[in-house]
Amino acid sequence: MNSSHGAPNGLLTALFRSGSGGCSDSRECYRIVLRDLAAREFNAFLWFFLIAITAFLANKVVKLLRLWAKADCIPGPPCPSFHGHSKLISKENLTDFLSNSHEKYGSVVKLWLGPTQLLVSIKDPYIIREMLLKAADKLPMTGRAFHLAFGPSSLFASSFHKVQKRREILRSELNERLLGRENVICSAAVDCIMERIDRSMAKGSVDCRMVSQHMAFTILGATLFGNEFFTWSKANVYEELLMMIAKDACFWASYNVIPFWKRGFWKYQCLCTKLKCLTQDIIHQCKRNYKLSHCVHYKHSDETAYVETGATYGVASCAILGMPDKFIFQELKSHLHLREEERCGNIMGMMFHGCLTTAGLINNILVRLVTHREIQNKIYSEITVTQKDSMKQVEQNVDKMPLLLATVYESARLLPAGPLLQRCSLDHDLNLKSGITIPAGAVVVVPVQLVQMDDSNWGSDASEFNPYRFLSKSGMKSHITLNTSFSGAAEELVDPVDSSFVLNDPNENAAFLPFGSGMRACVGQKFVIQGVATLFASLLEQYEIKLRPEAQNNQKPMKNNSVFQLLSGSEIVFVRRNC
Ligand code: HEM
Repeated sequence: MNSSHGAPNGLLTALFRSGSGGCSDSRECYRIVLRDLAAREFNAFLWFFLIAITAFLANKVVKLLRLWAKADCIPGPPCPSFHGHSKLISKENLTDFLSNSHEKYGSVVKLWLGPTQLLVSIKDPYIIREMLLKAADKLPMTGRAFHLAFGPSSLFASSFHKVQKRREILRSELNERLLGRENVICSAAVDCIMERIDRSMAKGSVDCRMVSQHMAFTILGATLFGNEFFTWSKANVYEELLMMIAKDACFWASYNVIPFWKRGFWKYQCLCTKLKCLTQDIIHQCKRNYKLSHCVHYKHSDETAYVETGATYGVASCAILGMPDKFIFQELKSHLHLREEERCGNIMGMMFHGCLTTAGLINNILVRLVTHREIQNKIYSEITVTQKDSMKQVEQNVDKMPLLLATVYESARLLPAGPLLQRCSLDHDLNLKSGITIPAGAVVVVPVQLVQMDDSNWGSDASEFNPYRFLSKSGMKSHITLNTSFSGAAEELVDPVDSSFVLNDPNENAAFLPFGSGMRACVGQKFVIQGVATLFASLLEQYEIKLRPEAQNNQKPMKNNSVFQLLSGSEIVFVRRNC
């Protein structure tokens, strides 16, 4: 027994002795061995760390070499310096620069924005369509801008994986439920807008940009928050805050490291926090009223009655707000338990994106209508004819107003929400049918303005306002999406009293991209088109819209966007038709 237990200790001690040069004190020996072991482990850790860093860097270098090798096959202007073209291109002249590059090098062009940053621009509509179907991720900066301002969001993030589920829920909510109602936007929202117009008109005229912003805000607010929105005392402050944040959002998101040291940043964060508090306030108000109405209906235990009242505004937005609805949204329930913070982020994101883009579209329609009075008059005839046929006076059936819808589409075409659509594929190369391979890690952009105003896509009048390009006589549909000019010919065909002309689906033309396309296309497209058309049907039924008389004298012909920008801050007047 003794020898079997004592042997190993004896052996270790012997080893220590021989290893430590004959150390007599065994405690000292242990300490030396432990120190030795610690030193070895530390060395091993350092080696491991070194190997990991080397592997990481080697991986980066291999990726970079692959990027350079693959980018070599894509045509583009030679690099002027180590920094590539980034110094030459400012935000203002990027579209011009891309336009010149496409003219010289073809429909797919590469630009180096630095030694590691490759930008690929595509101008051919069919290659664009394919790319937008295959590339699912957006640039990390897109998600960062929303995250910085509104916190986590499962709708406005760069990775497709993160937004996929929520996109589908929102899409079906907007397209199936809201579009299925009698009027896409509620009459309370239209009344609220008209009241504001009348108040401003008492002072003489209306600022076109301000009124567009207010209209967009009212439509979005009513859609997301329901009737609570009209009685909410803080709506004006909310609108102001949203616009203040919009001015700076991209600037602060452009920092790679959050600029904690800048005072301006903290001011910006303060605005964002205020907006968040207000969003929570309206959500809680909606929830409270929802619970109240839910109790009343539950007492009656009449599901049919509930479904009917559920179709009124506000309750209809429950799924958007994330409130489970027992009868209507059974299938959505599993997705509705979002964290409070994320729900807030989604709502603020929708208000932000929806208000800015919809305001831009409304502003553009107003400007086009005041500068193309003949089209405004024809739309008015279209509205009155439809109203005569309609059983219900309040209902605006915009599906029977093709010229109005075509005007909305044409205004969207001529002034897209941003100059570029962007995508990136971080992990995989994008292999396109045309034989082009866009290497992983490259930023892919579509210069929307160029594509949407290109003669080869839209005919010789591509940069002119011509809603008739989206209309044709029944049976002559193919004319519209071909590369020909329609001005004049289609215009003669269109007579508002003649119901035999039809609106073509603008998305059939691959060059129609104001709402993007493919995997990350805008979820709100159908809703916005129908909602804005419904609003204009009500407005034009009540008012004639004109430029302010003094402005009319120095009115310039509308040729391109710069003229639009000139007019967009202008004063317009709404003249009541029955006066
Ligand atoms: C005139 C109004 C609008 C315009 C011009 C517009 C335009 C766009 C564009 C260009 C994109 C990017 C598409 C792409 O990269 O392919 C987008 C994305 C999006 N839009 Fe809109 N939008 C409008 C209104 C709305 C509204 C009212 C909502 C919802 C209430 C909405 C929800 C979204 C969402 C959720 C995305 C993000 C999709 C994603 O990243 O996966 N949009 N929109």
